[in-house]
Amino acid sequence: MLKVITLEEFIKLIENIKELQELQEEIIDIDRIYNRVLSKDIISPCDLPGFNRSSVDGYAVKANDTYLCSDSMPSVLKLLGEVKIGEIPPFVISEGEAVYIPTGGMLPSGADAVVMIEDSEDAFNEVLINKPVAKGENLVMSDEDVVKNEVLLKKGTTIKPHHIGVLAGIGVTEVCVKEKIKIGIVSTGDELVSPYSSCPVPKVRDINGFYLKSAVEEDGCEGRYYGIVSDNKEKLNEVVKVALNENNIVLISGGSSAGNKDFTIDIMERHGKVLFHGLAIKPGKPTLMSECNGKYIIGLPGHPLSCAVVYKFIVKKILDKMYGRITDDINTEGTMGVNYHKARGREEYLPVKIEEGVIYPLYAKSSAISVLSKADGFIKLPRDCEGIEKGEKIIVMR
Ligand SMILES: Nc1nc2c(c(=O)[nH]1)N[C@H]1C(S)=C(S)[C@@H](COP(=O)(O)OP(=O)(O)OC[C@H]3O[C@@H](n4cnc5c(N)ncnc54)[C@H](O)[C@@H]3O)O[C@H]1N2
Ligand code: MOO
Repeated sequence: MLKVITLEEFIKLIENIKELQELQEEIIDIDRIYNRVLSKDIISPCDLPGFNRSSVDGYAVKANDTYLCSDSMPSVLKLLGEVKIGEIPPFVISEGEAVYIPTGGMLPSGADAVVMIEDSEDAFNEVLINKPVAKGENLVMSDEDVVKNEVLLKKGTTIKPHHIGVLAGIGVTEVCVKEKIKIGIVSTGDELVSPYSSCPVPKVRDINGFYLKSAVEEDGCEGRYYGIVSDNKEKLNEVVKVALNENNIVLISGGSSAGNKDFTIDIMERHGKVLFHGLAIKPGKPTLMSECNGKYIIGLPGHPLSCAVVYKFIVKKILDKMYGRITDDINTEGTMGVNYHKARGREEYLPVKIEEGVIYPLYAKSSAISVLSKADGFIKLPRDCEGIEKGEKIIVMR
């Protein structure tokens, strides 16, 4: 019999994970930083863009010189020359003067606005301005994008392309990130064969090993696949021993429940302390976890949908905790399209499809996998809830 713990108890348990294992820090170049987790805040060493610049092609002027001008009564300004992009303009604009400026060009001193080229007429050594501009119009100010010493990115941020763009913009090319969590992945079962080999009935191709390796990589970890291990306690023990030695975490899928060939619990007992065996979630009840000198073994159910749900809603929480990651869940709210009944006792994660804001459950057994490609996300039904009615609003977790 499994001694099942609730999700709340699980969350309390992983609160201590930081003390159990401290990840090292690495300095990484920004061209290799995608998906890594920052271990220090990024403070901007400079303003951005760092100089006042024009946001249009036109004429840099003193705004006061364009006051009340119009098509019928243009302001006539003396043209001093042209600002070259990427160069400091050698002009100082005085009353009654203007210079041509391209988009992105540096505003010459004395000027405080730019007139768009469409609102002017070029007239040999002079320019006619047909429309007034206000001070600051058509300009990007020196610290408008980033202010020097601003905390731009917080420790715990997972680096995405927009963060890399910001770092490039402020010239920070090396940053401190958390060492990648290394995760060993083991698939167990006499019935399993590689997706690369033939699969005579009633063998089964290894789905979980491939799912888990890509899932951990998507979450910024290094996934190492240790292959398929038959239902042999000693062989499994050997592979887990090696994987534990080489990684921070070992994920074993299959053999998690209590059948006569379910050895994960025995292996865990050999290698450390079992933290729990059984979680009050559906699917995923036989999930188990142990700790061994600051490393973890997590046993996931063999059923592919259960394995994926446990990864997404349980293992990921552990990884986020270890990384100290700032999480920003992408959730959508929708309205239930049908009544859905559930038994009390386990928190349920139900794959759903969303059609124009209406949510429809995808009825799939834990043994399924294709449902994940059809689902838009999951809804979570609390432990004591007995279902959800058509028309009720609920959050879909992506
Ligand atoms: N008497 C009971 N039987 C079962 C219970 C129970 O409470 N009492 N729980 C069921 C639940 S719920 C789940 S989930 C599964 C968990 O089983 P295991 O983790 O022990 O997994 P296996 O028995 O090894 O495999 C289950 C199923 O999944 C297939 N499988 C396994 N690994 C993979 C893989 N890498 N890729 C694709 N498919 C895989 C395997 O062939 C089995 O069909 O136990 C229930 N039983
Ligand atoms: O717990 Mo099993 O994972 O419900 O199918």
